[in-house]
Amino acid sequence: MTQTLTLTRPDDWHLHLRDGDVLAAVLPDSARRFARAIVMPNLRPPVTTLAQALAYRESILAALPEGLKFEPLMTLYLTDNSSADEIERAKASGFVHAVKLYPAGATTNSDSGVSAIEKVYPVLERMEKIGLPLLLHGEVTHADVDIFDRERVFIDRVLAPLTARFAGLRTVFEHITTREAAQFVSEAREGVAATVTAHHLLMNRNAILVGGIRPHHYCLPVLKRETHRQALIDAVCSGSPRFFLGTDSAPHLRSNKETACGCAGCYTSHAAIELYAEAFDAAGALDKLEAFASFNGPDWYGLPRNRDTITLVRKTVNIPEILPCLPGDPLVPLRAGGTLAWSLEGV
Ligand SMILES: NC(=O)N[C@@H](CC(=O)O)C(=O)O
Ligand SMILES: [Zn+2]
Ligand SMILES: [Zn+2]
Repeated sequence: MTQTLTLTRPDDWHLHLRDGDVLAAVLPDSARRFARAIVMPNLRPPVTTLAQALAYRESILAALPEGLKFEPLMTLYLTDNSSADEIERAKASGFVHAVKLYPAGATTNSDSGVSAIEKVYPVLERMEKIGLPLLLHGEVTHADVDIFDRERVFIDRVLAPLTARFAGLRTVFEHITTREAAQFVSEAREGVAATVTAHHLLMNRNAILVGGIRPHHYCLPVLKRETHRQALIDAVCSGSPRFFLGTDSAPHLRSNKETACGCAGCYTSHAAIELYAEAFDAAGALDKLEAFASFNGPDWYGLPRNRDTITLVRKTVNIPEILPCLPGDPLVPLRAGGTLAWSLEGV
């Protein structure tokens, strides 16, 4: 049995860092594991301009403790009113690596998202031309579509037509959760990829509902049934370069999770690469982890692979019940009070 695993340092291609006190609380967890991350722009207010993205980048770098290195790769939040020229300026800055499309109302802080895809066609055309990737929260929001079907319906109604219409637009289907999504990406045209979270590789929807309701397992897209989890495992272990690591670690204060109407999002940055190792190990595919975590993402984004390494050791470690954040209002990490099968050397 493999006891230690040395990997090229990984990157996180889908991360929520928030701002203010939450940013300061969560950033070290990511920076200890990952060299870089694609930072999601769904702040309040959303990051819609180059100036906002640069200011946000500065605040992330300012929140980084001494001795830790980390490169935030910034994104812009697409709205019905986004300007193609602003997006071109953002790409030219070298600091903005993608544009994120949230269907309006689909998820946390998506109220300013896109209300109808046609509204952003001019911007998508420009992105296609200049080679700036589009990142998608892939769920429809129509009230008549069951929450467990929202990703699958998004493929038929939005993603398939979009990737056909903009045949050169580089597109990431973020945090995929279904067999249909894995299959779509595997068979899609060149330039279409997907991120997969650790929690969607490790849990199915029973984890939200069996034996009591578990708000810390509630995220969007919501966990699906076991056959879908298995399809995601098959996809990431297939060796296809189209699938790469994106934690979608999405911190919310405990008071906003443990309440009558709790926020969507799982906090996983405290143990991100360890959790992925567990998922790949359980599938007998530890040898596929490095490409998924450390090669496929930078290759797809056209960035250099990292040169340093991290080492994981097979050793049971405890996960704290809470991570301090605001006075009296901590974060509750995934698997709080439980254990991890792999630990990161030097942390
Ligand atoms: N994944 C989630 O459940 N929540 C994310 C938003 C998102 O990525 O959809 C968040 O910002 O909290
Ligand atoms: Zn999302
Ligand atoms: Zn997300």
